[in-house]
Amino acid sequence: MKTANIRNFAIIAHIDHGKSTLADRIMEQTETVSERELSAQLLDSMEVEQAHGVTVKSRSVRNFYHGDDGQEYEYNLIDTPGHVDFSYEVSKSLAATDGAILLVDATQGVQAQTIANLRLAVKHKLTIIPVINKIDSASADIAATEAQLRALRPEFKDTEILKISAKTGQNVHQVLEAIYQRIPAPAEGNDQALKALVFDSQYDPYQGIIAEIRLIAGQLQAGQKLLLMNENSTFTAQTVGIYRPNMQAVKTLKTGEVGYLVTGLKDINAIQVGETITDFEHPTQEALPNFQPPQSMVYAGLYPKEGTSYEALKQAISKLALNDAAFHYTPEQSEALDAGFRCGFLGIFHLQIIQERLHDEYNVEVLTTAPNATYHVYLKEPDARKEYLTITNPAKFPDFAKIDYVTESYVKAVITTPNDYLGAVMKLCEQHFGEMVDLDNQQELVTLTYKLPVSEIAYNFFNSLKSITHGYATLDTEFLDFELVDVVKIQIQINYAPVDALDILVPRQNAAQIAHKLVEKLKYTVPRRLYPMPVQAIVENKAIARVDVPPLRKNAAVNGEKRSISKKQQLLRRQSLNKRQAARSDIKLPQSVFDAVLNLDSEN
Ligand SMILES: Nc1nc2c(ncn2[C@@H]2O[C@H](COP(=O)(O)OP(=O)(O)OP(=O)(O)O)[C@@H](O)[C@H]2O)c(=O)[nH]1
Repeated sequence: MKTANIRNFAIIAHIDHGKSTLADRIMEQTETVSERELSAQLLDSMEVEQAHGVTVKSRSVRNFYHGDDGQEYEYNLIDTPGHVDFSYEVSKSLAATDGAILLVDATQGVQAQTIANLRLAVKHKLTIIPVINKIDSASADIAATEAQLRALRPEFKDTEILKISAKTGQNVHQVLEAIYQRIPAPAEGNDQALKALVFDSQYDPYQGIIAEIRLIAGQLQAGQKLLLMNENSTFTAQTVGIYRPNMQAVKTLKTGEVGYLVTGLKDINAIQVGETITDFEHPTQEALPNFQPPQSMVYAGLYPKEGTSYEALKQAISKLALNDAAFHYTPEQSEALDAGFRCGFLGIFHLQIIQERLHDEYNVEVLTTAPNATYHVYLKEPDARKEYLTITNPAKFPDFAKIDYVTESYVKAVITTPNDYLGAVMKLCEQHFGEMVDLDNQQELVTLTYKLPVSEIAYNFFNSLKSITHGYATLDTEFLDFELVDVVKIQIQINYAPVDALDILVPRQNAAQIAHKLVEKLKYTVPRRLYPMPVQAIVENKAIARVDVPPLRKNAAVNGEKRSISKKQQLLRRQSLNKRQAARSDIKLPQSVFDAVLNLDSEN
């Protein structure tokens, strides 16, 4: 196919606005798949996923379209994977496209995610085709949706906005025509040195890393010796191919095309998303600008639960990290939980998704400690080599006597919400020490910009935001800077033994209140013993809250029991011996104990 006849595009939309239905219709009308195959194929891929325990889903689909102008076009429809909250995932795919179909449901109009995705597409300088969907529905309000779209982006002209039904197929032909008419073809470059962008990758136990690539220049064939420009390592291309939507090997991938490359590389860290691949013999001069992997916002410890080995967790985590460039990990050791990993996430929701994926895809059960933000700790007597310590694990927070001051990461949070919830959203941000930077009112939707400390949004902020706006708000965060904060560490001792995995860092002004709540919660979640166990919250060497976890059995030594004095003394001696032995905390802490820390915020 001539480069001039290739088009690479994505479909972006708010949830349920019809993205999958339109993708299906496009595949059907271009005869990539038959109607019958559409459903059969979905089932197939799920079976494969189950069998291999890896995500084997097509990221891009190549379709051939016969335009009304008499020419044949190659349409590479690139899936925008990932949950709506992971704009980074969408961003990766958009980097491989030249245009986007912005789909809006006529029964709902412009929604928060429509705006968020449009913003991303504009950022990537993509040509945008605005499309109003579900015009067949009785409750469709086409005129109002059109007005909203134009208010959102005055550049959209009346005639540009297409009105379709992805369900019935009405006017989908107009979309297919608009793709080659409006979206630019990739730049020519078949005679240039190979330059390919890796925009996603997956791991196959037999074939190693399979990279999803877009060729910016040059050509690529199986057997070619390749160079990873960032990693500065070489390998030989095993197979190259395209998704139709199943994997189909091809002889050559050409400039502008999108496809897959089987690398045979078994080291899961060998290729990062954003990598530039070139020919080893005839390399291109300059690598593509690297993707900035998003900064981890929150950190939490992941430890193997009973029945899961450390090795199994390590394997699973490293494979997941390959598939999710926003997920970072380093090994760590906890006194209470033994060997595990300190992991960095984009937010608490990302953490939940990782936990679920570990369970679903790798059959690994993990115990997750309460998440925390990143702190820079400046010491009174600083190390000559390091200006400050970077703390991502509260257990490593230095002794308060040594600390000069502490700074914490702040983010710019852009929240888009329907107008009705404006008051509630502002209140929520203020409760979390937010400082308003901007407020932009666009008809029924408002975009608010706040400066917020990461620790404040690390816990339940997003859930609270979703719940007060009935799921309609979106949250986009961007790292700003580190700012001075007054935080203290709450250490928890169970039966006089410190449990490092429960350490948390909190604002000094909230420390007493949080400490009390925490020990109260622990009272009911720490597994009971035969004797009462004190649970204490220690701040700067002082116990500021304490409860006793009630014993499993009645304390035989208390008054009222019909026992001789010597029997009671004997019991007391035994109990105190038990206590002393238990002080080297051998208590197996269940997830509910860590959740107690996690859920503290929800009752504020
Ligand atoms: N009436 C009508 N319903 C439609 C149309 N397009 C999609 N739908 C329905 O809308 C619902 C959501 O469609 P999907 O294609 O799954 O939407 P999506 O955007 O892919 O949703 P997510 O994958 O959850 O983000 C489904 O029940 C579709 O049948 C349309 O043109 N008309």
